[in-house]
Amino acid sequence: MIDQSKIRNFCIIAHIDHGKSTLADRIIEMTGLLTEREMQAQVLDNMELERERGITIKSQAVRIVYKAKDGNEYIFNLIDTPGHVDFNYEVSRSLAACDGAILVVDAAQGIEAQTLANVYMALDHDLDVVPVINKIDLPSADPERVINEIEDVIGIEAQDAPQISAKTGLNVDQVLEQIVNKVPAPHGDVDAPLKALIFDSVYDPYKGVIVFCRIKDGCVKKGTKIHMMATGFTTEVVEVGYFGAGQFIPCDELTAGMVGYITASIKNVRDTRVGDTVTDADNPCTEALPGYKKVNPMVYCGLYPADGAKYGDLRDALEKLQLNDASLYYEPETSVALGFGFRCGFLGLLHLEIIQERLEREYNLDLVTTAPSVIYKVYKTNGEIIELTNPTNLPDPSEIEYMEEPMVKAEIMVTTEFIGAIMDLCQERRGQYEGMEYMEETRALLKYRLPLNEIIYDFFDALKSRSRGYASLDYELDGYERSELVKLDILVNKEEVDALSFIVHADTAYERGRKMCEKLKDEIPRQLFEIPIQAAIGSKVIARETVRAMRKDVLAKCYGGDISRKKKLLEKQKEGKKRMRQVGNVEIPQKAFMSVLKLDDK
Ligand SMILES: Nc1nc2c(ncn2[C@@H]2O[C@H](COP(=O)(O)OP(=O)(O)OP(=O)(O)O)[C@@H](O)[C@H]2O)c(=O)[nH]1
Repeated sequence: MIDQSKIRNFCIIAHIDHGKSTLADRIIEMTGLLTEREMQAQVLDNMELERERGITIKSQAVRIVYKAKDGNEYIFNLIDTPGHVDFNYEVSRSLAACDGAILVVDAAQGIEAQTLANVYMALDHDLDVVPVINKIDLPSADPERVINEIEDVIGIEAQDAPQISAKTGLNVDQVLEQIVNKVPAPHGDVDAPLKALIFDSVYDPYKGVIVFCRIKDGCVKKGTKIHMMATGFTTEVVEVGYFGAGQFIPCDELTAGMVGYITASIKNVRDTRVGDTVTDADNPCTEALPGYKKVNPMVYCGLYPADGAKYGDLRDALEKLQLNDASLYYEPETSVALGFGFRCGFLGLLHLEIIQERLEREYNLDLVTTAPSVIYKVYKTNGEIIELTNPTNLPDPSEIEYMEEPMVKAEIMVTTEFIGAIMDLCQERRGQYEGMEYMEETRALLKYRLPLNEIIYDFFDALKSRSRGYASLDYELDGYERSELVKLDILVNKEEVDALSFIVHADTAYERGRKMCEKLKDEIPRQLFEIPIQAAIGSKVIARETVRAMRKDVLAKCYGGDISRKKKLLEKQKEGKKRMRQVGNVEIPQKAFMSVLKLDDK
């Protein structure tokens, strides 16, 4: 059995791009787990997509052995955490698997919104937070300022924080020593019934679901009959082990204090929800670990194959992705404009984009996506309450008593010169001002309560562009609120395009409708006849644009002569047509369905 006093379970928390993954790599490299040559650019971010986007999506873990200056060998379990608010729940579970957290702060940027959010989450889980100042190699680095900021704003001691460059490796050895000395050792009860926290899981085609867990008490080994306390799933363990670099290394048993994995021929990640407690079915613990929460999708949209014949492929691909991602939801739906597809639910817009990209890249699918929508609550006059995920299913206004929309509490960190611009933005997005705190002289933390549907479209982009990249955002759901909402329909050549309908606040409907029409006018190519584009609420048209008629068709260029040229042109036109959607007698390019989502033009 491994001596718990020689184990350190920790994670690294940071705002996006402050260098979390780089530091993780450096730690792995310095403890000799991998030679530099063996090391892929970034070990912990091992999904191709993650690497390209440079963000951490799925929590991963790695076990390394460190020979400390005190002469002892320590086992480090480094648990990686996702860096984006969409995955906050996963962050929270990863933190719960640790005893300490390394807080990485960029010496040039200082504290950002997610630095704070992550620190508060870590403190909520009673983790000891060890600050580290990164990127001191940058000419603009100002470690002294950042140290003071950490002490003033977060209130933790930071004078002896290692000042490092994760990139060059400078002073990273100090971080390793501080992990030994400042992160507490686990103190589980080995003789108590098994109690383990699931902090992640992946699907493997050979082994089935691989469950990542932190053993709090007791012991688990091959043959143990395990029981998942929240999902009620019971099964027998096939293998236990720990995490090498990018590989799973089997071992005899996992005991209190350890971090490792369990396999048990489980077919679906849904049976192994993150946050659930694993116990021994024959000798169960009395109480589950606290904090389990079922994560529900917050944003829905329709996904359609660009080529209708690929519907089956899309279904298979979604099924496969879902094996690995319990928070992805989908069900079949049909649209008049787009044909057969799926209504899919996501944790947020980034999650949506990631799934969309994986479908396109890993499964070679061409997709049309409809406008993302949040879940509205519709209170009908007959007392029924509907949770609306697709705007086209909105009941007739005469049947609606009132509607409610989801709200979020948002914290925006911004340098003082942009406070005005960001306040304007929040105002336009129907935000309710809830206060402002100055961090130091140059920066402030703005607090707003905002409707979720105002931030899922292009709020991040707008925030970045209006602050020249200096604002950062963190938010969490904050219940539902009654709101004056209407369904905005788009009519192309008098035909309603169901995939373009969306729910919007009555006060912004006119503005949105006008911008949508303008955007569509640019996207829809001229055809032989004039095409009116209208935005309407019910039968009332609130905006209109017109695509003028085109004079000649492509064949006119051929002077009626060469038949093979004519064929070629028709072929070309056909290729183009595949990317078009026929609505009535008008063809709408597929990209029009997406481009209308980005309407902020400042
Ligand atoms: N100059 C300099 N650049 C660094 C240092 N550490 C990291 N970087 C760079 O900063 C960028 C972000 O680093 P990452 O390690 O990917 O950041 P992260 O915090 O893991 O980002 P997420 O995975 O999105 O949370 C990369 O381009 C790194 O090369 C450093 O010490 N000095």
